Amino acid sequence: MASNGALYSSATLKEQDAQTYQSMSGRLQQPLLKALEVMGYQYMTPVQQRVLTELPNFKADCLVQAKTGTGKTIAFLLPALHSLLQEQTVPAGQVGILVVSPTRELATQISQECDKLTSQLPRRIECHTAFGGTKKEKHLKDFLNGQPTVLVATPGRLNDYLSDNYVAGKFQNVRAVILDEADTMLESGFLPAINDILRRLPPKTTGWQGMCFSATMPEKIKPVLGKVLRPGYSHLTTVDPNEVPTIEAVTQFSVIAPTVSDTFNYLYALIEQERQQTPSGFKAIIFGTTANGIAMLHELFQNAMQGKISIYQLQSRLNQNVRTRTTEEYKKAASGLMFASDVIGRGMDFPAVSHVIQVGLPTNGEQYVHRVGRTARAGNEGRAIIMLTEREKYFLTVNRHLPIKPYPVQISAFAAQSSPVLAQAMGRVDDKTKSKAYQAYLGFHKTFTKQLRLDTTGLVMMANEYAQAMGCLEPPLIDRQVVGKMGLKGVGGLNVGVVEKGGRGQMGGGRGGGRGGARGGARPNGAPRGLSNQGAPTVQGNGVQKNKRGGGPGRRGGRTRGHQGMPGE
Ligand SMILES: Nc1ncnc2c1ncn2[C@@H]1O[C@H](COP(=O)(O)OP(=O)(O)OP(=O)(O)O)[C@@H](O)[C@H]1O
Repeated sequence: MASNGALYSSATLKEQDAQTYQSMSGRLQQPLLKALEVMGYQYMTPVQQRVLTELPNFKADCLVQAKTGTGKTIAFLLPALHSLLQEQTVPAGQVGILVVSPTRELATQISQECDKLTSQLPRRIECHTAFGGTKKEKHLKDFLNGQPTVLVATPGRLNDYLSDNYVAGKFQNVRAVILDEADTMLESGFLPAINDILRRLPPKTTGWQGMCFSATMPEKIKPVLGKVLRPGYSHLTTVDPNEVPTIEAVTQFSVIAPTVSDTFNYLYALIEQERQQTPSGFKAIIFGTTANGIAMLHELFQNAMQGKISIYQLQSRLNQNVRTRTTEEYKKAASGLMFASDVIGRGMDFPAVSHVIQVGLPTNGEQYVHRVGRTARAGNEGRAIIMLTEREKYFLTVNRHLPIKPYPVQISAFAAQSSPVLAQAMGRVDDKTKSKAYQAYLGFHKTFTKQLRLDTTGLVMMANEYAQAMGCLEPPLIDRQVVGKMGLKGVGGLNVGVVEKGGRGQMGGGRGGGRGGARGGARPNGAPRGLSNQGAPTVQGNGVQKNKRGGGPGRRGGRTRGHQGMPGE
């Protein structure tokens, strides 16, 4: 939640027969009520009301589902903080409340909300954060020397902390363990890390409270809930199973671009169309499929929009200082285009986002729902548009429960008109950026070949079409080892070579022959530098390598890391 977050208006909540926070006087610690008043929260949102009035007690284990932007953060922080203050049994210096969040930005947001909720206490409660991309030594020193009664952490860094027995000693009195975005935390990408965390925390039999919150709760996570919640836990939901899972106040549309080549022109035309309809306060988040793809779109639109609107980007390849600064800037911005990967797909509360545009396939229906939920928060309205190609349109059929209507305006003519502007803007995008985007595109779509009804040759043809749309005269060079890791060895149409450390490319003679679609031959001016191995949505790596000319294992300057990145990062 934002420090300057969008507030539900009292009128909206009053209309819904909401209970006031004052009515909780005597049941909730007074300094917490005072803080809510200072924050301007007069009425409870429906999920807050259900948690605060229907749980058997504030220490009960619970699974809570409520739509995006309806105030779940306060709904889990309040009971946990109340119990902590009420019981006063957590020794100084020990962690009493542990919140686990999938992304760094969300962890920061939750800790800011916690600080606001504890602002009226006679004695300060420290809320610390722990997440990757920051100087571990400094944070750990603060954590060990301070009194981190509340810790909000991402799974990777938390495991890092817990793997040291001395640091793990700080968690021996934990009273509440909260999984925000619980469904994603308990899915295969994060589950091993969550299992490690639970193994290293005091066992569930010591009595800590488990709380799982999310806007989506797919069936498949039910079997693993028992790791955090004890049998008989309370299940509260404000979402009717027959109801659409997205906020009613978001009008949702789809735009179908005939082919990959049309993507950029269509996106430009769509943004301009929507921007003209929203003369003031056009604040849009454009989600793409990969971090490197987003970096390319960001550069392209910076060139194309020529200062007409502020352009931002947030993706996992940026350093954490830049990510943090951009997050704060975009929270304060009245308008602007934010190009983003899923680092901000869930939980993030940017006030007054008017539009969410998704370009390309979301990984699944849940991801679509969470991204859409970045608009129309706290009782506001918004528009969401998903842009797919003809081939990707199956997503709409698979997810026909989502209320997505065809976009009412024909944008093909405007898209065609925009082509020269886009071509010029694309000409100024760095070759290295395009090369990384191409490789990421291949890696991402490799995981969807079945749904896209493509074999590997067809996949490469599609990626080469994407490269052509980026103005590449030939498919960007991909390192032989990376091709192997992607399972594309010998597939026609790829420009396979050796990428040396520092990025100098050499043709390795490994270009797959046969059908491939794009034009052949090595680039006269050498290959793109610094290919990077980001591909599948949950995998991060760095494919910059240095091999002997001609390939083979050779001298290895930089290892190709295929490590499992955290989803959403
Ligand atoms: N009781 C309240 N009164 C007024 N505004 C509120 C209240 N509770 C929360 N809000 C506002 O609602 C917005 C959304 O809250 P929050 O970020 O907790 O939503 P969420 O349900 O966790 O969303 P997501 O599913 O996207 O994580 C915030 O901007 C916050 O300021």
